[in-house]
Amino acid sequence: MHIVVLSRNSKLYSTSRLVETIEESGHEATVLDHLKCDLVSEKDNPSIYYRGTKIEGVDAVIPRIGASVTFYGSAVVRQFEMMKIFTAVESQALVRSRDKLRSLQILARAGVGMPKTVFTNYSSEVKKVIASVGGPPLIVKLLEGTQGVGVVLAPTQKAAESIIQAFHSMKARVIVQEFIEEAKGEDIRAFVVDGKVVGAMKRKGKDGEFRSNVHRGGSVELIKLNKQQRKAALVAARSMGLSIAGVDMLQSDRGPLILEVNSSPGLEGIERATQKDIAGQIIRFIEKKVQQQRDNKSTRRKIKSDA
Ligand SMILES: Nc1ncnc2c1ncn2[C@@H]1O[C@H](COP(=O)(O)OP(=O)(O)OP(=O)(O)O)[C@@H](O)[C@H]1O
Ligand SMILES: [Mg+2]
Ligand SMILES: [Mg+2]
Repeated sequence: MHIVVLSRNSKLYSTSRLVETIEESGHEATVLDHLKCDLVSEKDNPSIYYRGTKIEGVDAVIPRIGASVTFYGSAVVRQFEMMKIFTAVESQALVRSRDKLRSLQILARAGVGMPKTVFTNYSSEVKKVIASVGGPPLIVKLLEGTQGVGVVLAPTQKAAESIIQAFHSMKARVIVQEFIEEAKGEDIRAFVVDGKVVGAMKRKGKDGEFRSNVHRGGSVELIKLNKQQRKAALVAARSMGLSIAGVDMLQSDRGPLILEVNSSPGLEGIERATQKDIAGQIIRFIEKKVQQQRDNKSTRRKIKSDA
């Protein structure tokens, strides 16, 4: 098989681990920078050119699309779909996962637990919004934030009002969320591949920090999920349409609460914490799907020739 990893940088841990694993599994690997792809649309013949050369003979694609280039990255993934090439993350699911509000709406419908969250544009009713998530302390989150930047804890009523008003006056879109104090600055990342949790870790913020993001100085440790946590992770990934996902949750007194579902989850933290070959699980999943696609095709061809 020839597997393309869409990534802006082949030196990144996740990208190089995937390439190494693809090659160890006896396949061919190519890293393509999605921003250097030209997408050609014409009747019955969608194609992609990479720095002027037509891309051919690809069996599967693993998208590793950064949050800042979702628009272009998802267009490249969609073009591969148009060319009937299997992609480990569907373009639709990728776009869906990048919108925190849309994700929460989908997860709520799927019956997944989450911190109570309000989205508002209407700044004159700030007091009511604050009351509706149970009053302070509460969390205000930029819809487009990542790596913990734009996640603010408002400890008091006054702080909450002025933070929400400040964001609104900047025309920034925010959600207001119940603060899960009992999580104590820890969150859980469950790594899902093909309907199974293949690894899980606990991330802990550094002292005095409520955000557990590794980019904010947090640390990681291996954990075993309980039944409820495992179920929440699987339902969350499935309802978002993701076969590969990093599901983030907080453990609360009323069970696990999903924060977000990541469609390009990093491999470094989870492989370090679990000492497991997660990249290998991803490649096994792709092998299975590409084989299924081939079997379906040959069955269709046989039915046609028999008819
Ligand atoms: N409602 C909440 N209650 C308590 N802690 C929270 C809450 N929301 C977020 N946090 C903490 O802040 C961290 C960052 O929040 P979140 O994951 O929503 O933001 P992000 O910027 O999208 O981060 P990421 O880089 O993971 O995408 C979480 O990992 C968690 O530790
Ligand atoms: Mg995020
Ligand atoms: Mg997060």
